Amino acid sequence: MVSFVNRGGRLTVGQERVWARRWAELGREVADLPEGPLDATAWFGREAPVLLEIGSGMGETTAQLAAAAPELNYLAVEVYQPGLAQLMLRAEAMELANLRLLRGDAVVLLREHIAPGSLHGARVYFPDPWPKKKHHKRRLIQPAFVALVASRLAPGGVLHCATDIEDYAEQMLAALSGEPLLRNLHDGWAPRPPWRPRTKFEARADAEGRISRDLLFERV
Ligand SMILES: C[S@@+](CC[C@H](N)C(=O)[O-])C[C@H]1O[C@@H](n2cnc3c(N)ncnc32)[C@H](O)[C@@H]1O
Repeated sequence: MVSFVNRGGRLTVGQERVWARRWAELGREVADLPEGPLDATAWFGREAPVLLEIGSGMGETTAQLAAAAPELNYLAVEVYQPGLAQLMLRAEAMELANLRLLRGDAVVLLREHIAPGSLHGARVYFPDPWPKKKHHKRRLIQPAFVALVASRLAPGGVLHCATDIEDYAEQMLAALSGEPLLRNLHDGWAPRPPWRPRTKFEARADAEGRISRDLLFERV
């Protein structure tokens, strides 16, 4: 069971051009990665703490957070090609040197290509809500996924999740609280970190009266 639908999605002319221009340098297909852990140091051309953002969507948040943390090697994994192309356009415009993109399933990436105990942090912002009850099992944040992410974090590494869907927030809190490798940095929800960019989706959720919840858990 995967947490996404393959939307396919046509690229705009600008997205097609940036794909041709930059993907070979900035991106990799998860399915084409050589067996074993990804060599981030070689790919980024420097040794630095690695942060993984899962499901970067159109890259609005990703580009801003990568720009705000030039000391990190920032990895984004996403299945949606137009989103990755849009993120490359942003990376180019902002001249980001610390961002690399992976196209494919984050579960496969984490399981097969991220070494245990190696990540400085992981972020999952506004994962697909799968609102129908019969689809809840497709939601990304489930105990097995949380256990996998936690195992890839270095001690002290932080998993940061956010959602504007109330029952998903509850599900996240239960899954993260139930993971023995993680410790909640707050009592329940975290206060909204001022450094997490407010996207137009979050602004719309606010306008429609949905509260966005942040969860910050540390690897023990
Ligand atoms: C609702 S969007 C949110 C995007 C972005 N984080 C934001 O806050 O605007 C969720 C994204 O997660 C991606 N996604 C879902 N499951 C995934 C998986 N297993 N691996 C990689 N990306 C995934 C989807 O393609 C989608 O673009």
